[in-house]
Formats: sequence, C-alpha cells, structure tokens
Amino acid sequence: MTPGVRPLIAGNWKMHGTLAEATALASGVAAGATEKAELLVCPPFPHLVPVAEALRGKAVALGAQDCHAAAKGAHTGDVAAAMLKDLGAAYVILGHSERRADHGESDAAVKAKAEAALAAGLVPVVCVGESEAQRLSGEAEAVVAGQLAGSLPEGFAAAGGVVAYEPVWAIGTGRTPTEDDIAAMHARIRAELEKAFGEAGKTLRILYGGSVKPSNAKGILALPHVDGALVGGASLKAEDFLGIAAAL
Ligand SMILES: O=C(COP(=O)(O)O)[C@@H](O)CO
Repeated sequence: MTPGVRPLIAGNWKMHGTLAEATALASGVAAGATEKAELLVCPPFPHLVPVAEALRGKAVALGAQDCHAAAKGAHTGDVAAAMLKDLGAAYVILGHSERRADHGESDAAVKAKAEAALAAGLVPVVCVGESEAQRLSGEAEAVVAGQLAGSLPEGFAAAGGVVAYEPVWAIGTGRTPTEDDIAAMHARIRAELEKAFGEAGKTLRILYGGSVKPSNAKGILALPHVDGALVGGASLKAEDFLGIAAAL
C-alpha cells in the first residue's frame, strides 16, 4: 500500500449476468461498503443505467469496461466517454488484455481512448501486463514499461488516473505471480509513473489484477505500491468482493 493513498477495490463484471443479477449484485456490494476502501463496480454496458440507479446515494462508484476514442460520430456499436459520464460513471477500464487480444487494441489506441475519457471527465483505469512467454523470457518489466509509455496520456496524473497491473497468464486461471514478483513489478510501475509525471506519480493508484480472491487478498494488498485490486471472477459474488475489501 502507498502511504496516504485510499485503496480502490474494483470489480470488472466482464460479460456476465442478467439485468436482475446485476442490480442485485450492485445492491449487495453497496450494503457492505466500507470506509477502508473506495469500491467500484464495472458492469456490462446494458446494465450500466439500472446499476447506476441501484447505486444512487450509495458509497460505490460506477465504471464502464471500455469507451471509444472519438467524442461522437458514426461508430456502430461503440459508446462515447461522455455518454458514460452522463449516466453516472466515474471510471472507465481501458486496455484490458481481453480487449487488446479480442479487438487488437494497441497502446496508441488505448492512449487515444484514455484521452477521450479524460476529456469527458472520466478517470481511466489503464491495464497493462505481460504474457506468460514474456514473463518466462525475463521481459515482463520491459513489456509493462513499454505499455505504460505508449498508453498513458498527458493529463493522466492530474485526473488521478489508475494503473492496473494484470499479468495475462494470471487472469481467470487461479494462478498468481509470487508476492515478490508482484512487489517488484509494482515498484517498477511506480518508478515509471514518477519518471512520466514527477511528484504526482508518487501517489497514483496501482492495482493488482489476476485471480484475486478473499483467500489471497491480504498478502497481495499488503505489498508496497499495491493500492488495491481489479477483480474479475470474485467480483461476481458480493460476499467474495467484499471479502477482498475486508482484507485491507
Ligand atoms: O481480468 C481480470 C482478472 O480476472 P480474474 O477473474 O480475477 O482473474 C481483471 O481485469 C479483473 O476483471
């Protein structure tokens, strides 16, 4: 944890759940909200408005899982950052490895989306992380440093932008890096943020993501420069998600 920084526990619901399940999950998370951490849920697009209504007046922030780089226009199937802001979202996840893989998103594309998010008043949560082959060949830190250099726009720090380190091979697999490896990568990310943004880079939140669950959260969240978690599977049950926040 970075001293003086309020941790963020974020749930990425990915492409899961019915509308009824989404609103029930949001209400369950809100019922257990804690002062210890900021809680954030990121439902699929169709569930954003009803979840925003379920969270009205509650201490849980709302985020989306993507936005388009353009402010508006002829982009069938896409969603503009300002539309997300308008419905009550505060954050948007960008550059998740699943989007990088499924939609061919490059660092430059992620940067353009982050610029659009900032222009609309959303806080970008920019995801970075190495593949298993890159980890095994000793390139992990260089890969992540390159992704940060290519993906983070000017203004990111001033807006309180968030970086999520998510090793691709740890997502949905039940495997995690060792705590030493997580700590080393987060220290490297902190150094890159300070290089890019100076003093402001010292307190930007860096989340860890990849198979976080209540049973491993305590050790991970206690590591230096781990300022919260981006949670996938375990965010789909309010009890598990809140159990991760309770590990702080
Ligand atoms: O992908 C993520 C991790 O998913 P897990 O199911 O927790 O491994 C991260 O973005 C949170 O969705």
